[in-house]
Amino acid sequence: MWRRVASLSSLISSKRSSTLNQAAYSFKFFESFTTETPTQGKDGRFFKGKTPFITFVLGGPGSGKGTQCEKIVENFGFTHLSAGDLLRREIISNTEYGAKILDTIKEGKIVPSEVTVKLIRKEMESSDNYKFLIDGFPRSEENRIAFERITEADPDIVLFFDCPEEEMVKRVLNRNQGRVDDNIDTIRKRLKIFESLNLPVVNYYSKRGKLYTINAVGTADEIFEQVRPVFAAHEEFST
Ligand SMILES: Nc1ncnc2c1ncn2[C@@H]1O[C@H](COP(=O)(O)OP(=O)(O)O)[C@@H](O)[C@H]1O
Ligand SMILES: O=c1ccn([C@@H]2O[C@H](COP(=O)(O)OP(=O)(O)O)[C@@H](O)[C@H]2O)c(=O)[nH]1
Ligand SMILES: [Mg+2]
Repeated sequence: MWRRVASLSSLISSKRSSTLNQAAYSFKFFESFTTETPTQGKDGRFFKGKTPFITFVLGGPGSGKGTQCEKIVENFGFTHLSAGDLLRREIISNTEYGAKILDTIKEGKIVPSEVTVKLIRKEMESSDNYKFLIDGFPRSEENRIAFERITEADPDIVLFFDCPEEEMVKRVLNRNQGRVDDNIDTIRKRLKIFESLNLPVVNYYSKRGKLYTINAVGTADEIFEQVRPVFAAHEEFST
């Protein structure tokens, strides 16, 4: 039986499992990324004269993050940066660290923060937009802290797609995109990591009043009707 994680409040606030050791999971390859340069964060230059508007999109595997991001892009003109897609692009580009990213994704573990943050930052820097959906990141407190340190930016909104495990499993196993991690073994590992490492991030933003929890059960259109008001409240986003 799959446990339901829809009622997450107790889990979110207290869960700190030994899997947290995974946060220390790291390898040297990220050193081959460009060395850190100071960024200007919210001062304007880094984001082409506009204060960036950053939305983190969180939720378990298969909760519908990517699907809803597409709708947010269509309706509110955001640029969608899927951390998973950026990492998969590194694998395809066959760089020396691509193989290590592939192993990490197959294991359902989390790629070292510096790697992911630098990929995200690079996309933000080269974008003409100032409205970003950062999908599937941060996946751990370590990710979150690295993002703050490297970009000097903070999210304005955090969306959390709250979905029962059995529904997430069903969706992932039917995803049919040829992903190496869409199998029952990896999904089980990913759900554990989700609970132990992702949920503390959700809890952090909940405490800071930035979290919008969306019930991720229903049709994609029904779910979007919960998402829409979050952005519609910001008049500047109407396209
Ligand atoms: N509300 C929904 N109901 C049923 N299936 C959905 C829904 N939203 C997304 N899906 C499907 O579930 C799978 C996972 O969705 P996806 O957007 O990739 O989730 P995530 O990015 O959170 O892993 C995809 O095959 C997608 O088409
Ligand atoms: O910030 C991130 C985002 C993704 N991943 C890795 O990429 C996989 C797939 O992530 P994605 O967001 O594409 O999966 P989804 O939740 O959409 O199924 C994760 O399990 C991790 O192994 C990661 O390490 N850091
Ligand atoms: Mg996704």
